[in-house]
Amino acid sequence: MEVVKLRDDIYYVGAVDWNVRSFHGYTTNRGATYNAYLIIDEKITLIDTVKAPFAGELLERISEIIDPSKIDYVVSNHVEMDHSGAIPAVMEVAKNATIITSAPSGLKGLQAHYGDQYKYQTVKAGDSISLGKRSLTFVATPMLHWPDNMVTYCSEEKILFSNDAFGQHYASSKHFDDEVDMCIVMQELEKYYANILMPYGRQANQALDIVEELPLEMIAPSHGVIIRSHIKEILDQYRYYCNGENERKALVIYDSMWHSTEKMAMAILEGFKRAGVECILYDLKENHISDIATQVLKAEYLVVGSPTLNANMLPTVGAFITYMKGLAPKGKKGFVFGSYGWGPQSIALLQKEFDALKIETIKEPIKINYIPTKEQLREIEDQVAELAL
Ligand SMILES: Cc1cc2nc3c(=O)[nH]c(=O)nc-3n(C[C@H](O)[C@H](O)[C@H](O)COP(=O)(O)O)c2cc1C
Repeated sequence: MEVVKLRDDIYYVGAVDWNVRSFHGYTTNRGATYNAYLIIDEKITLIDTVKAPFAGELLERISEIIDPSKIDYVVSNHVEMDHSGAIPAVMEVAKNATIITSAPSGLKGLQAHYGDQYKYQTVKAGDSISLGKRSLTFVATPMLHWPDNMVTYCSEEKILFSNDAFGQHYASSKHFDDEVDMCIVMQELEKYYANILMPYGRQANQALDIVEELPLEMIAPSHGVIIRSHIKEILDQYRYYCNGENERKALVIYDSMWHSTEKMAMAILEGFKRAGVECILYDLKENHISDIATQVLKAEYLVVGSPTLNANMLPTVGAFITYMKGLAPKGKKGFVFGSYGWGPQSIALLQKEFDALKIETIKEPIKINYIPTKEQLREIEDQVAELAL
């Protein structure tokens, strides 16, 4: 097996999940990696593990470097199973290892997943442990994106083992940012932030304040490539996301049974175009909510439409709204629309959800009884084109 070195005595020992296309419901069109890192020092230390089915790959990679039974510390930066799933397999071999985790949430989480059978050592923000020539310092990053999250900094090597922060779901045979297409890395970084970290912009900003002060030569996340040549770009991009800045862009998101709501969506799109605003149209039958979420991160305008089905909105639109309620995008403006037959309940329900999402309403809802006429479509287009955008 290929041995991937970050530095002398520091190795990548993770696993590549080439074929995963749904990661707890998030579409991973480029696969994923579960990164773990091995530090050989007086204390042999494994930083994070991998998803359980990949435990064999992890142990094989470690075995290329050292006998895994010699591991002294397993640092668990985050309890979620894509990082901790192989802890039982590692501990089965490394019987004397101590698991280092955050207090109290990391410990509680690991006990809830794996019981009390292991030796745990808890650490708090700012605590350090010595490995011999090197030391590890722990930086608490609560709610990025679970309460237990922390990142681990090695000051002697200027490496930040950042766990989910700065991650990208991107399977590659290469392991460093300067060996792959950075456009892809940035796209996947954005999708990851949008779908996993969007609700936690405030906490991400606080964490960035700390991370930006650290002398850094490498950011080694738990997903995707290791950043060594684009550190400033990645940090700046994260700052941009956490500040919730919007671009002059509109998303028209809808579903439609018999195309009436779709015709309205097209007219709205034309209106935005005439107003000089970039606009993207998403039929929820054809587009995954995790892909739309990536665009929601930076779009100023959200416009959502649904016809009425049995006094409700279409389930696809309901699912999108539910997802948005969790991600809680900030500072958005927009309006709702849809076609109906005898009672426009979907539109009233959508407006209620927009209010709950604190999306600033810039226009009264647009409702059309059954099929919109050419004149009605022209009027919708004109109304949108004339909005003060
Ligand atoms: C199964 C079904 C249930 C419907 N339920 C309602 C309803 O409860 N209230 C209503 O006003 N219209 C209802 N409609 C009518 C649609 O809302 C109407 O046909 C609308 O124009 C469809 O828009 P679309 O072409 O965008 O799908 C229903 C239509 C279908 C097919």
